[in-house]
Amino acid sequence: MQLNPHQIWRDIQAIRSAQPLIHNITNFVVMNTTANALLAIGASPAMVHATEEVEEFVSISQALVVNIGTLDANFVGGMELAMKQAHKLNKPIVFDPVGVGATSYRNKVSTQLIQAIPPSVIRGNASEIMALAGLDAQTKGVDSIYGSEAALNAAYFLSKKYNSTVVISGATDFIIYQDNMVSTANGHPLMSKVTGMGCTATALIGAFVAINPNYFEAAAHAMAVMGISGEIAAEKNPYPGSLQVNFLDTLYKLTGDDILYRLQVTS
Ligand SMILES: Nc1ncnc2c1ncn2[C@@H]1O[C@H](COP(=O)(O)OP(=O)(O)O)[C@@H](O)[C@H]1O
Ligand SMILES: Cc1ncsc1CCOP(=O)(O)O
Ligand SMILES: [Mg+2]
Repeated sequence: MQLNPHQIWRDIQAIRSAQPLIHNITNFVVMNTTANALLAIGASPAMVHATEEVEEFVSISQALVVNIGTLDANFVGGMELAMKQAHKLNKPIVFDPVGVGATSYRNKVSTQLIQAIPPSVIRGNASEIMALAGLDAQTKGVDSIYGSEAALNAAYFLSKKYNSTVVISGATDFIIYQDNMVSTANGHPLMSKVTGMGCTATALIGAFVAINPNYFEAAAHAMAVMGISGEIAAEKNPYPGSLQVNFLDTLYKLTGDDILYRLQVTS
């Protein structure tokens, strides 16, 4: 696949016009952050995890985002029900294996969830993608200790095993489906100094898969938008607190020219 800036812009316009409802089962750290990012790109977020209501909520949503960041048994119950319902109704599912590799509980739950219902897209950092593939990878809690290149083989393996698009984020973002790969080099190192940037990437993928049924392309478009918005925001004011605010403002007013002039495709 060739990344085309005009098609990225087309997807942004589609999100802004359709305002798809994105159902998020996500962690307590980033609920506010990712809801605001989804609003800024033009989507309509809701954070809903109770077992009593997730199935009904999936039915009215255009995509489901499942993020295991602050996992407990209640969350797991909601995730299982929501993923089953999304699968039944043919709605896209995006999965974020936050902190996989850090504890056996995270490893076990993630594998059970994606084996039962393979997600449309899996997005994690290198440590998470390697651990999810079953490698004995090191991690520092929710942060990776490897560059994204280190997880390439693991991502190809996962993509084939689950027929999912797999995204490895980092200084270079790799988007992989089966034997196909695209990579982008946008973004800024300061993004890793703000909590929830990876979760935000995952949530934005949710908005793109809601309006683009080519999930490989949609995930690549979301990562390009994430990186371009992050670097514009970091250039405005290179401090973490400002980055959070400027990132939202940049997403909100991102233009076709921003994409055209800044997109850095590396393969
Ligand atoms: N060194 C870097 N240079 C450029 N962009 C980066 C860098 N580190 C992370 N990013 C960007 O920050 C976002 C979050 O990625 P990452 O930090 O890998 O996720 P996580 O928070 O899950 O560990 C992605 O959009 C990624 O491209
Ligand atoms: C700090 C933290 N602890 C549990 S979830 C979470 C947020 C992680 O977000 P991200 O992976 O996007 O930095
Ligand atoms: Mg993460």
